[in-house]
Amino acid sequence: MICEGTHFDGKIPHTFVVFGASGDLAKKKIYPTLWWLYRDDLLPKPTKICGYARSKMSIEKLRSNCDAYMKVQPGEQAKYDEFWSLNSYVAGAYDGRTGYELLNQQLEQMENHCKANRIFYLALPPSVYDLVTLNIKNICMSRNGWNRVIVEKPFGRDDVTSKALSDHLASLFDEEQLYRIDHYLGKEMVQNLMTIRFGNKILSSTWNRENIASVQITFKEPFGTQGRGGYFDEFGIIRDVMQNHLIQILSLVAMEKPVSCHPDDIRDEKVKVLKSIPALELSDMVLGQYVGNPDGTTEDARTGYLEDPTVTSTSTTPTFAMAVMKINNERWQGVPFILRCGKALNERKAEVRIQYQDVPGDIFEGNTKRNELVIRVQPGEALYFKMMTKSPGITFDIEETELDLTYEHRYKDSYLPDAYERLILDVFCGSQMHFVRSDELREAWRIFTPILHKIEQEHTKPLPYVYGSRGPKEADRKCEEANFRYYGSYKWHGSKSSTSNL
Ligand SMILES: NC(=O)C1=CN([C@@H]2O[C@H](COP(=O)(O)OP(=O)(O)OC[C@H]3O[C@@H](n4cnc5c(N)ncnc54)[C@H](OP(=O)(O)O)[C@@H]3O)[C@@H](O)[C@H]2O)C=CC1
Ligand SMILES: O=C1O[C@H](COP(=O)(O)O)[C@@H](O)[C@H](O)[C@H]1O
Repeated sequence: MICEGTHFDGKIPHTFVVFGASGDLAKKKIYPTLWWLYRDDLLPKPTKICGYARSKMSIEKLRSNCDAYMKVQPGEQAKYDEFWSLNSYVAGAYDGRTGYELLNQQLEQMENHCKANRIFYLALPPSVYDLVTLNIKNICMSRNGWNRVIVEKPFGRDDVTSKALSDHLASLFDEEQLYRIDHYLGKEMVQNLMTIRFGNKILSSTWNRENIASVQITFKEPFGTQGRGGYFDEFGIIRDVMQNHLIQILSLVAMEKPVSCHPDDIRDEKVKVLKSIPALELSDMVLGQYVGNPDGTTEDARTGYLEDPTVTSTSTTPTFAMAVMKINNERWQGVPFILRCGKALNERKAEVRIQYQDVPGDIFEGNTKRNELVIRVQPGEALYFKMMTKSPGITFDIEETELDLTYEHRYKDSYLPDAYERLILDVFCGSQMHFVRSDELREAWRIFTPILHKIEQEHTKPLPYVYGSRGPKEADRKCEEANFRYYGSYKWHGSKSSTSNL
């Protein structure tokens, strides 16, 4: 959805409230995003920002916390000062009414006691969501403008806790006021999935079980918990990445064509495809946990997950997971969807691989390799299609090559905004297209809750893999069983920069 100035409500002031303003997410993502939007004149005018957290802090202190992440360029200093002049901060508790009453007074004062629209961003631990949202509703809502609430994951730990959160939010707000962020939905290539699929006849007509052998959706990170695994240990990689980011990508890859680009038409189709996926079983999965690499060049690389002092030494929390999902509908019956994600692996990468079936009746002495469409989300956005060609020259040999759309070459001068920039702007515009609806969430938890409970109750031991490797070998075997072929023969001759890992 293109965000046009006309989407904003005339000259009505907007107030953006950051709950958890003293925290990590606020300083690393939310304030920088607001600054970049302000710098690029994308925020409606006037917009003011108010932070709220327990710590007593001046604006100068808040600013100095954020400075390192704001990427202020030479020549932008005056505008940067102007940005901070729009900010204020209120210190208060998350329980009790007093802090919220002070906050509301501050907001009214910032809005000159006039009509204003308010956005509330919960950059907070989930343990205080209930209290904070209740107090927003009772004390801090704009009485004559609109109100929108942005919620960060985790949206619960399983189906029951997620439903409790959804029910609580639904008792306070309309679904149209709720913006559940999955920041992967703000990434360029994830947003491009619908265009790739539904804007290209050649792809839309082959996007089915008659042509596609398997689909692989991968997320890899090259670092471990870096001594801060305490939070991760409570959740594990399935909740951290697979149940949200990867399942969102899967639903965009697999859903039927929506009736229109209206957010609810799209989200209806996402829900429908999720409903066709049976709950996962242990036999569908490979779980892993990294161990230190004695030859690692950094402390993090030499430290295994269980050696992280913030992690229980007997933890069975997976840091790697692979799941083979089935979609039982007419388009996809029998096509495995392989989801893989892990920490402390060999590279940073997020991508989708659509692997086509073998060419039937091969006349090239078994040298034909499968076509593969790769949609690289990061690093270095790209879309490439691996195909066979005759080797050039006096020969009739065949070889693998690619049709290559590398963004840094084709769209040299384009600015690709950060995921949060797009998503926060969407909230101002009132577009929920790239936000998670409560029924999507319910279906995602239905698929993952039984397996998560089983793993936790039975303390299923994950397979060890070495920090910096590609993960447990069993995962490759499972991919092969799930009809994904790796030949190891493909050579990429493009520039190094587009494939760099970091
Ligand atoms: N536009 C561009 O910038 C383009 C860049 N390239 C680059 O060229 C390189 C090669 O291309 P790619 O498509 O990856 O082709 P390959 O067919 O060589 O590799 C596919 C993927 O298979 C996985 N793999 C590696 N070893 C094994 C194994 N032993 N068993 C099973 N799977 C294995 C790897 O991913 P994993 O470890 O995740 O399993 C690898 O990325 C990449 O770096 C790619 O980014 C290629 C084309 C265009
Ligand atoms: O949500 C999460 O995502 C990040 C990875 O995000 P990216 O945009 O850098 O790919 C991951 O590190 C984190 O564990 C997870 O909670």
